[in-house]
Amino acid sequence: MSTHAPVITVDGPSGAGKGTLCMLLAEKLGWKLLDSGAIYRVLALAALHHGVDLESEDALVPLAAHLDVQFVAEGELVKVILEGEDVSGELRKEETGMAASKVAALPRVREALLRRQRAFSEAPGLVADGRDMGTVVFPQAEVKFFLDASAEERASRRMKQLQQKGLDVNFDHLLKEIQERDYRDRNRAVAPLRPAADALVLDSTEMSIDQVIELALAHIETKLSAE
Ligand SMILES: Nc1ncnc2c1ncn2[C@@H]1O[C@H](COP(=O)(O)OP(=O)(O)O)[C@@H](O)[C@H]1O
Ligand SMILES: Nc1ccn([C@@H]2O[C@H](COP(=O)(O)OP(=O)(O)O)[C@@H](O)[C@H]2O)c(=O)n1
Repeated sequence: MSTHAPVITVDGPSGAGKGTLCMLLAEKLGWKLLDSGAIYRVLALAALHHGVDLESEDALVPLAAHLDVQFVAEGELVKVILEGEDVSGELRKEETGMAASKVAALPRVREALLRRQRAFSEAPGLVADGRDMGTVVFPQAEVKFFLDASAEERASRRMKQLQQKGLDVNFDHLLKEIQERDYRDRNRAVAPLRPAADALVLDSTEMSIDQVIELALAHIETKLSAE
């Protein structure tokens, strides 16, 4: 019997709705979920906690290879434990995303995290959320999406999301940070953010979450039934 498990990849820039779509798809299909961005965020936090320079590839590679992290499901939420400490709150801060995009630009750091990400692929299937899921980590994936939206719309979504968590945020500052992160992610030498050749590109700027899910489910059905 084949042990091959199908994979759905969702790549795209910050605030496009990847996490929302992936969580709903994983729930609906009963598949595993990989939030690869969380791994880069945890690595950035580990570097900050240990006083490691975010640009020092030599120091970051061993940290990435031995990253002591656990993702613990608690109802609908996932608690992230780094070296025994709950870092779930710190993880989603915009400054952590910014630090993550710095460590993520380093080729040997990405290499050191590849196996850890691929290990998430198991039966009955995996939904993988990130920047290079369809291009590098799971190039053989059965279904690939590239979810996009205008930078203004993404910043506005992120602002509402952070405000709901009681955080005080400034729209212009957030937009600038998102644009800076996008630029770094799209222009790095290794695994830059771009749609895989066989990805369905969805621009959700004018779409509701329900519309995105409906389109995604229809595409998944077409692709998986053609297998
Ligand atoms: N199509 C959409 N329309 C409006 N809001 C959305 C849409 N998709 C996602 N959101 C909201 O935008 C915020 C960011 O979405 P998220 O899934 O975290 O994005 P990403 O994982 O791509 O960074 C969340 O609060 C989410 O509820
Ligand atoms: N597969 C991935 C996932 C994230 N990342 C990096 O990690 C950062 C944080 O990713 P994230 O998915 O948690 O960020 P959001 O889209 O949630 O804002 C990104 O800006 C990328 O620089 C990456 O390089 N490759």
